[in-house]
This record gives sequence, C-alpha cells and structure tokens, in this order.
Amino acid sequence: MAARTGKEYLERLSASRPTVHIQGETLTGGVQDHPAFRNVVRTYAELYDLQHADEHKEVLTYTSPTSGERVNTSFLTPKAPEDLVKRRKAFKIWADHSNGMLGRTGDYMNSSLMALASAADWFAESRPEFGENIRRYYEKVREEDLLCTHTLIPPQVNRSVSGTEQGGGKLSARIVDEDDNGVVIRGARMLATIAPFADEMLVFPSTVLRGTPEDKPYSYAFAIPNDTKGLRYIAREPLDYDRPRHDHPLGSRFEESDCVVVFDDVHVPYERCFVLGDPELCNGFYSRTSSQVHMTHQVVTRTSAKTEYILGLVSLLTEAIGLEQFQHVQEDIAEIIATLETLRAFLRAAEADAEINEFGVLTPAFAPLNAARNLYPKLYQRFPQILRKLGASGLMATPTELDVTGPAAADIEAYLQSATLTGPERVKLFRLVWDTCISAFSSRQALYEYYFFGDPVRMAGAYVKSYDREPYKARVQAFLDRD
Ligand SMILES: Cc1cc2nc3c(=O)[nH]c(=O)nc-3n(C[C@H](O)[C@H](O)[C@H](O)COP(=O)(O)OP(=O)(O)OC[C@H]3O[C@@H](n4cnc5c(N)ncnc54)[C@H](O)[C@@H]3O)c2cc1C
Repeated sequence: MAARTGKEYLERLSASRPTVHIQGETLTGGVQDHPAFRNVVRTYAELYDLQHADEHKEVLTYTSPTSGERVNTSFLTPKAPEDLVKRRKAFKIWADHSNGMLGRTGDYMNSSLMALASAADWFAESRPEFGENIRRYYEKVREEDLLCTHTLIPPQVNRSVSGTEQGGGKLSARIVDEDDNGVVIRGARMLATIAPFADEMLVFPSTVLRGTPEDKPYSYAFAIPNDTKGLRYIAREPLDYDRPRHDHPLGSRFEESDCVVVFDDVHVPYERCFVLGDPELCNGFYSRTSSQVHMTHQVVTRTSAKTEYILGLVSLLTEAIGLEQFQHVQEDIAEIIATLETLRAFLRAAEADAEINEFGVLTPAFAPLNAARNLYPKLYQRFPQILRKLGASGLMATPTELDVTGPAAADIEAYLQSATLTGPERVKLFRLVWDTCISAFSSRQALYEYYFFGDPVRMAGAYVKSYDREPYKARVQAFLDRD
C-alpha cells in the first residue's frame, strides 16, 4: 500500500477499537465521530490528502525501495544532501498546514523509525532478531503509512525517587511475565499525545536506567496497535468545545488530546520487541542510532513554521490597530524575527555540516539542533506574552460568530472596526490571536512547547555535561598565564 489518503486513514481508524476513557465515557471505537476527536481527526485526514495533492506530492512522497509505491518522505533514509533538504521541505508542508500547532504529525515518529531501522545492526548486538524486528517494523509503518505516537515517561507520583521506584516499583509500566511468544507489560506511562486516533503506540525508553538487576524489567522498547487488548487511555478534558471555526479557529482544528497510558497485562509478541531487559541499549537508544537528530530536524522545522505564523499574526495585529510605529512594539517584533532567523540558521547549519553516521545515514549536525531544542521551550513562552501585551483589551472585545451576524451586527460593524479592518474582519483576527495566547488551547500549546523534549532543566544539565568546554577553559587559562 502507498501513502494513504485521508479517506484511507479514516477507514482504518473506524475499524480500530482503542479503549479510551473520556469525561466519564468509555469508548471502544468510534473515535473519529466523537466530539472530542472528530475535528482534529479531520485535520489529520487533510494531511494525508496533501500527499496526493498535485502541488505537494513530489516533495511529500518518494518511491519505496521495496514496493515501488510512493510513500511519505519522512521515511526516506538520507544519503545525499538533497535528501535532507527534501525531508525538511516535506516536514514544512505538513507543519504549515497547522501553523506548527500539531506536534505529533506522522513525520515525527517516522523520522525516529527511519533512524532506528538504519541502526538495526546495533539492535542485533543484543539479540539478532531485534535488528530484524526494527527493520521489519519500519517497513510495515512505511508501506502501510501508519500513524504512530509514543509514550516515554513514568507516572508522576514521586519525582524524588527514580521512575522504576514509583509506588515501590509497582506503578511504572514493566515486564511482569514472559512466555514462548512474548512479554506481558503491567503498569502505566504518564502521557501519549494523539493516542486515541493514532494507529500504533511506540513504548520507548526515556529516563536513564542504572543497569542494575532491578532496572531490567523497565528496560524495553516495543510497538503495539493502539487497540491492543489491555491497553487503556485516560484522556484529559478536551479543549475542542465543538465551537464554530470562527470562534475557536485553532482549538476546533488542532486539539491533539493527551492521555495517560495504562497497560493492564498487555501481551507484546516478540516480533514487536526491539529491546528487552537491556538497560545499556535503552540508554543509547536515541543517541547511538541518531534517531534524536532526525526527530529534532523535524521538530525545528515545525517550530520555525510556528514562529513564521506568530510573526504573521503579530504583524496583522499591530497593523490592524496602528501600533507599528511604537518602539517597544518594534522591539517585540524584532525578537520574533530574530527567533525565526535563529531557527532557520540552526536548520541550515545542521544540514550543511551533516555527516554520514556509522550506519551509512547522512545525519544533520546535532550541535545546532541541540541548541535549538534547548532554546525554543523558553523562547516560545514569549510569544503568547507578546500577543497579550499588544492585543490588550481588544482580546476581550471578541464576540462570537452569532453576535457578528446577529442583533449586535451593526454595533460590531461600527465600534469594533480597526484602522485597517471592518468590524467582522477585526473580530475574526482577534479571535485567532485569542486562541493563540489566551484560550485553554493556547495554554496547552505553551506547556507542550516547554516540555516537548523533556524537562528543560534536566535537559540543560545533560547539555552542559555533554558539551566539551575544555578548549575554552584552556584558552582562558592561557590568557591568565600570559605575561
Ligand atoms: C502537552 C504535553 C504533551 C505531552 N505528550 C507526550 C507524549 O506524547 N509522549 C510522551 O512520552 N510524553 C509526553 N509528554 C510528557 C513530557 O515528556 C514530560 O512533560 C516531560 O518529560 C517532563 O516530565 P514530567 O512532566 O513528568 O515532569 P516532572 O519530571 O514531574 O517535573 C516536574 C517539575 O519538577 C522538576 N523536577 C522533577 N524531577 C527533577 C529532577 N530530578 N531534577 C530537577 N528538577 C526536577 C522539573 O524541573 C519540573 O519543574 C507531554 C507533556 C505535555 C505537557
């Protein structure tokens, strides 16, 4: 099968039976029609349709080396510089479709799987069949164009002890049994975005494991269909209130949903396992395979699309109400431009300094991408702040569509006009600003960007530890020692 259409994505989803607890209801199917999910599912279907649009199909797809069918470009194993460029352009098309608001479009995990499968020999060091498993799984996801999400971190019970010690070792998902066909998993993982409407759940390592015998049951990587028996999702309250697009322009399209993941003795067949009982392999999972680099390449492309959107939005806002000439407003706009250009420079540097890794994959330089992923969680927080500051009371003068077209229409036309816009045009723009900086949807976006790659505080610790500062210390020391 080739790159899917939106219709094919929806058909598969309607045949799927994931167990989802949401607002007191238990769903065992029908996700695509549920008010909490149907709008975002439609948006995901649009992404699949873009793969077949005349203006995008050349960039969004390439010819599969096994089936000869067109498959999504995020599966392309880069060997030459133009492959990296093609990958980035494909990421950008999908990211632009949601103004960078969707964090779990398929290309994110596809990029990870591409890199993991290329490093199959590394997995095979643990057990030969694991190398074959990851290669086969990547090909399956590529050829069937499956939508994958992932769940990484242990439940947030007591962060003063390790993930494996939560609840006395009885809470985090762990291997509790093993038979001739596979392993049995019991416990929970904290979160998985888009879980109810993904096809597959990747249960991958995250926190560093100590390599002690007690850590072995927590040392695994596997993938299961999202309606596997015993797998349950507990969804948070939806932020899509099924309101008109005029009123909630982002929440009514891009509300991805986040779920706690419960494994109630889930049986995972061996052929779906890539690591078992090997903490060392878990600890090297992302770095040794270059998977973190390719994932970050996708993410920085997405965040640059999101920053372009913010720049466009702030510019329309400041033009609309005549703020452009004020210096502090220009200072805020300059901050957004500088962030955008920084992200673009990181992407360009990462691609320009790419090198072939030990598995023959052209891999972007990690240093610029790592800098981007350490900076953006904090840089993004400024954007809603700037929008709130510049929008001010205008963000509360935001009647709904029913008012714009109802009895208040004449007042709205007269009193809500702006320097450049009619009343209805201004309300439409300001509702978009509101959904980017004030609504519950926008709050969740800010939280998402902050924790996208993990806790920025602990990431900073790892960043400092991994960065070679010796040459700079030596240079300063030499200066101190200079006569
Ligand atoms: C909107 C959203 C969507 C998400 N989607 C996914 C997903 O799809 N898949 C997935 O796997 N994960 C997902 N996550 C989880 C994300 O990976 C985590 O939020 C992130 O790794 C931080 O972990 P935590 O939330 O458990 O925070 P905690 O680890 O509980 O940290 C809470 C606070 O305590 C501090 N703290 C805790 N422990 C330490 C320590 N040892 N040293 C110093 N400070 C500490 C932190 O700095 C932080 O301020 C999502 C998170 C959000 C918010």
